[in-house]
Amino acid sequence: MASGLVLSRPVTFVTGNAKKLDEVRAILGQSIPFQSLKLDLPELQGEPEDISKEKARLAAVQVNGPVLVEDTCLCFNALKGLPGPYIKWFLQKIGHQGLNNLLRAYDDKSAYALCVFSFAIGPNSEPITFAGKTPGKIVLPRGPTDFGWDPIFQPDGYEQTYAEMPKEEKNKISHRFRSLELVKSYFAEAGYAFQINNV
Ligand SMILES: O=c1nc[nH]c2c1ncn2[C@H]1C[C@H](O)[C@@H](COP(=O)(O)OP(=O)(O)OP(=O)(O)O)O1
Ligand SMILES: [Mg+2]
Repeated sequence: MASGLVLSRPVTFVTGNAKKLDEVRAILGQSIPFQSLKLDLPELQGEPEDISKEKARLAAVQVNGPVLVEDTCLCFNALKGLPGPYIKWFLQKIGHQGLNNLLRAYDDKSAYALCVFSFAIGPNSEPITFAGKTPGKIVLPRGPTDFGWDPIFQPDGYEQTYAEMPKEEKNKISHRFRSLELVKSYFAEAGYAFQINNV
């Protein structure tokens, strides 16, 4: 049998966000079997890739096995990529209206959603990152308000915000989908196989 990436335990996707988990389940389907663990990991400050990698390191220590994590950013071009990884706190403090107000001083309302997945085989391995990006613009909120900044992000080429789109549509073009496409290719190329070890 060809040697490949043989894991002794299933991959655990670690997140504190139930909505992310729903999307990851819908996008991955049966392609990569995984279990999930609800844990709000502490997050470093800095570049998205580094934040995501550090999350994976912490998650791998907690799980003591193979883990997937992701960190999501919403980046405004007029603000050189900010709020970026700090979007969670901006959203919590100033809301959709406040985020729109941040851009009032600029003509450029363009933005991009960025999702960086990291995979670590275990607590002592260097995590690998996979970045997916979807360009769009920041608009006044439209649509259901049950997932983060979805109501204010309108992807390029669409008249609807992420929140207004049917879920299946978002999951075909989203930052999360694009990042997971790379994760899937990696697992496929690595010849990923399970070997559940009961001994
Ligand atoms: O597709 C999305 N559409 C709209 N909003 C989104 C999306 N994906 C993440 N979000 C929100 C959640 C959080 O306010 C921030 C990212 O922060 P981020 O640290 O990655 O997420 P989190 O703390 O909720 O979960 P986790 O435990 O996986 O870190 O943007
Ligand atoms: Mg977080």
